[in-house]
Amino acid sequence: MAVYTQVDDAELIAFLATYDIGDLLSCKGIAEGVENSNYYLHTSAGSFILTLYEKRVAEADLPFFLGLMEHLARRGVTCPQPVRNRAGAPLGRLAGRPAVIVTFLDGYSVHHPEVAHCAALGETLAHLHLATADFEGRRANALSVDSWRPLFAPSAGRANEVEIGLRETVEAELDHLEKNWPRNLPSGVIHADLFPDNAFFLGDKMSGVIDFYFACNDAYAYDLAICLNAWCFDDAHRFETEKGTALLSAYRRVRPLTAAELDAFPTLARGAAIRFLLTRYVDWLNVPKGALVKPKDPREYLAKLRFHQTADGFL
Ligand SMILES: Nc1ncnc2c1ncn2[C@@H]1O[C@H](COP(=O)(O)OP(=O)(O)OP(=O)(O)O)[C@@H](O)[C@H]1O
Ligand SMILES: N[C@@H](CCO)C(=O)O
Repeated sequence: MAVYTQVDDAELIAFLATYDIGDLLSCKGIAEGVENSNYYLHTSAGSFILTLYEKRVAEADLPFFLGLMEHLARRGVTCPQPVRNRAGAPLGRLAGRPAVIVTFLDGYSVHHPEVAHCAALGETLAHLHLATADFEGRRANALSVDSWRPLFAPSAGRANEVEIGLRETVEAELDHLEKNWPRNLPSGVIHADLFPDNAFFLGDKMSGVIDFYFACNDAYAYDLAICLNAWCFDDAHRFETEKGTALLSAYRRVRPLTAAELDAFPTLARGAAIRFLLTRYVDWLNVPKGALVKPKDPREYLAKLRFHQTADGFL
């Protein structure tokens, strides 16, 4: 369960009194997620999500994330909307952390996406990219190629605790990616973490997108590569071609890929694999005392990286 920060009842009631969303009926910690502390909030006015921002979210970036969610909703991409307090501000403080209440989104995430889900995702991702073209906020990707080596270096000496040979694999891959990373691809605001748990469905239809707290300006095709890795492998971490093809075809019907994006795609897929391998690796070794969280396995992304290192024309 991702609850790093416990909220005291009296403090929560006082916090809620600064909003116009009725009285507290219940507040329960949420079992999913690894990044922030999330609570289901039920008040006499309805259902909401309360998020307390933790480790990787810089408070200065919150106006970008919250503004993006409002912008996307205006452009027809369904996502949670920040609730403003009586003073008109979307951002408050609770239990010593920046805190936001957002609207509750109906739908469920699929743990084992099928081909149809991958196609629906591709279409939604392309719409999301087009919808952000006129969003004025900007945020550099703090987890792109230049950040990977400094992220790994402090704990590189412990890599054998996760898998023998991991350190050598990561360092050789970083050498490769730093030399070959594509720099001038079509770019704009990307979600950057659109895993199955951040996509909601009602039947085969995608009903909404959540968790914009890694959104940033970067190559659109990198976002697609992140999704390919997260959606198109089976439980044994084997690539599933039909799902990959469905994802890319559906995306390309809405936003065609350029020749440069197609050429760069294998490199982007390797980068997308190492980015999640590294954050999972760091989290695996550093679970905060008392936190209710189940860290995600970095070896899943090592397997996906190895696939991309050897795959030749996999789509
Ligand atoms: N607006 C919402 N409406 C309904 N449920 C939500 C909403 N926001 C979050 N949830 C629920 O809370 C869970 C955790 O939220 P979220 O993915 O934002 O947390 P996180 O710690 O940032 O996760 P991640 O590990 O994906 O980064 C989601 O999987 C979902 O079940
Ligand atoms: N989606 C990420 C965790 C949240 O950022 C992962 O699976 O590693």
